[in-house]
Amino acid sequence: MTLKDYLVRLKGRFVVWIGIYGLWVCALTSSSIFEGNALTALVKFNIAGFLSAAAIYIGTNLVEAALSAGAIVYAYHLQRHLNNAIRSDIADNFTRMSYPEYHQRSDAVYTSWMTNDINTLDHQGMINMGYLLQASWQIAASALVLFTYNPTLIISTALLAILLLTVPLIYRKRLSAAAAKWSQQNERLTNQITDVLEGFNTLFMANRRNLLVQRIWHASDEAGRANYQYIQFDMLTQFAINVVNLAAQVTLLVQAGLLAYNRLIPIGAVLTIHNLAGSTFSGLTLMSFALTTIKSVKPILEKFAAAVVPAPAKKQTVAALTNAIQLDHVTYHYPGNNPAILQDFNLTVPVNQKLAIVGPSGKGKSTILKLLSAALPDYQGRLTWDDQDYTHLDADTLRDQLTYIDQAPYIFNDTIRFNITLGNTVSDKELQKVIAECQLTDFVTQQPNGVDTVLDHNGTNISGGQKQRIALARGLIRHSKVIISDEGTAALDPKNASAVEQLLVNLPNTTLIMVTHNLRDGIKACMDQVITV
Ligand SMILES: Nc1ncnc2c1ncn2[C@@H]1O[C@H](COP(=O)(O)OP(=O)(O)OP(=O)(O)O)[C@@H](O)[C@H]1O
Repeated sequence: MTLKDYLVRLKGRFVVWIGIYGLWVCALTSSSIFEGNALTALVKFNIAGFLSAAAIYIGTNLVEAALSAGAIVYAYHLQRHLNNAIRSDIADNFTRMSYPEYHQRSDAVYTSWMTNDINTLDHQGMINMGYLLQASWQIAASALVLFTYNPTLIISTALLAILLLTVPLIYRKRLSAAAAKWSQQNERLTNQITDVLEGFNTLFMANRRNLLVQRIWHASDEAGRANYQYIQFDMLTQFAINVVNLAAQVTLLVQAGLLAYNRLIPIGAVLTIHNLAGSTFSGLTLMSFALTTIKSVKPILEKFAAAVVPAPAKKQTVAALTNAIQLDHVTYHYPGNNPAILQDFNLTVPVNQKLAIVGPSGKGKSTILKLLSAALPDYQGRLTWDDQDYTHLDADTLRDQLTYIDQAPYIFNDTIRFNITLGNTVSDKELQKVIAECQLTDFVTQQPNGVDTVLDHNGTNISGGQKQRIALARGLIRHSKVIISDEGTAALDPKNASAVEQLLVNLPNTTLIMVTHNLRDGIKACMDQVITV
């Protein structure tokens, strides 16, 4: 999508904005005409004509001031809708991305897109779009009035306008490249600040907090340099345009003076022409500058467009498991030049069986679980759900049939209720039952607002075990008949871990695939299969 596409999408509001600018410029031009008329009347000692022209001049000025403010207020209204449209398009694209596609970039990069880049689009795109509209109306209105005074004025205006619009072309490419670099450096800045701040606890414990200052200073300096380079080109362009603008205004003033001296136009018209030449060339300056700057934000929208992934093709819906899930001669390596994590790997998980996967760190246990959950699409071999090939199945409906309990659960900055239900409608009775099953009742009761207490970003105000119990509740509340647990009890004390694992292995009519580093004897006895990778 280009900026133009977005404005077409918001065409109703855009047309209103254009209209406000049109009325504003009409008021502005009228005030110039009546200012000139007042002077002409005064030169002729026509006091009644002078007073009435002066009164209209004051009235049009007031209307002009009101419309000028209205155009700016309306620009922010339009900007709000434009930002919503761009941000929701980016977010909508996330919903179509596969797991590896999303993780090609860091969260901080996406944050930078939706904050820094949108701010740049607002400042360089929307504000300049306003200038462009204002300039277009100003040029049209002034040209019309100049033509009525004397057609020769239009010829010199047109020649000077061409010169004014040509000058910034010299810098346009360099300005675009500088804007792209600035956007990249903003991504890096957000990435590096997020990275070092998220490592605060590690740096605190290791007494290395000075790294916070060093890293943030370097990232800030690099982004600042890119911004500085952009502004240099920007100001160079503005300076060149302003010089041509000044020369053009002086030329037209001299021409109007000569026309008045030869009695071809009234004396007051010199003042009006001077004003209109000012608006025309200021309009052209704005237009020239705005066109260059708007072009410079093109790389940002191109970057968003390049990240767009097409909607996946419609595939077969997945029903509840009745037979088995199988990995048949599966080989997998992560994208890039990474070595194979799984080589010719086979696994059968019959329905309602309990399976434990054990093995040393880094051997691929979590990778197996992600493959089973249809999160990693590019594998060799065959993965089946009741003999149906995963490649023919709709991954979203497959994930509806299973529950994935994460090794490092994420806690949203929202209520306990939201963190368990993830926005699905669940009755209070059912919620309390799951809370009790996951031994969270005491924790919830102690909170000031019970289940409606808001937790901090990523659960920084709760313990690792509490986070894990919330993640378990989040899984159990889905009542799915296939549970995949990736060390889902690792952060709990042995007593609580055993109780939760007992709960999982005793779930009726449920298939359980559990990765663990600590397979307790009591739990091992309940397992149908234990495989070591
Ligand atoms: N996104 C990724 N890109 C590249 N390599 C990855 C990625 N995720 C995991 N790996 C690598 O794949 C290997 C297997 O990782 P996996 O998380 O499956 O191991 P694991 O057996 O579950 O380990 P642990 O017991 O420590 O959780 C590791 O060597 C890891 O470095």
